[in-house]
Amino acid sequence: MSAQAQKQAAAEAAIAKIQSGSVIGVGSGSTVDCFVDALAASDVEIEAAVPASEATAERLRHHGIEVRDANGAGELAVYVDGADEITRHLQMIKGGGGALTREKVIAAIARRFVCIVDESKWVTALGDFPLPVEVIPMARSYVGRELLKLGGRPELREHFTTDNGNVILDVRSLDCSEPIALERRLNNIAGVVTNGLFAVRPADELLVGTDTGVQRFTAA
Ligand SMILES: O=C[C@H](O)[C@H](O)[C@H](O)COP(=O)(O)O
Repeated sequence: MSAQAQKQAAAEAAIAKIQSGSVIGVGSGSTVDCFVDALAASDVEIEAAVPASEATAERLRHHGIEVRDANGAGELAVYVDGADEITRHLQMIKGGGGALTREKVIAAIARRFVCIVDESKWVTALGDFPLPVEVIPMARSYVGRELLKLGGRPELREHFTTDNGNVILDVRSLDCSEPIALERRLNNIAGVVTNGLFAVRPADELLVGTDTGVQRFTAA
């Protein structure tokens, strides 16, 4: 089964987690695109969705689904999003598409975070995927130097600006073995808006599309 078919299977399984009439959070990326399409094709009719990126907002509107701003949306029933890496502790690296900050905000205001991935994202330890760090543009050099001191190898994501008008440093070689501590440490560097570790607030449930079906995991 292709990675795309696995994403599709995980996305379709997530529909069962959504109640008609609810307001939900929706992340970003190719797996979430499958989810939005599957939601639109399903019998589930949500009241509205709070999207994590302009691209997701556009896709929701295309399907006639109401898009709401996070401000004023209150607590969300569920947040559905993909990941670049996820472990058995349901801790993740996210932000391959650059939407990490809005994703982290929407995850924070949701009662439940359901992560949907293909099998390639299911890892034993975080850190092979370069960690995205969103930085305000004038702090780029300073943050880069601080990341070097932590043993990271930061690289500016070329020709890319986030939906918030910031830049991304993709950082290789960071020791991610204590992801909660590292997430907090990185957030304390002046000029960092968010980093792509989702460990302080992991997912509550994981749906992995595999060749033998969708496997479900919940927080231990
Ligand atoms: O910024 C992007 C998000 O964190 C995505 O959820 C992540 O990159 C996974 O994307 P995809 O489903 O396309 O692999």
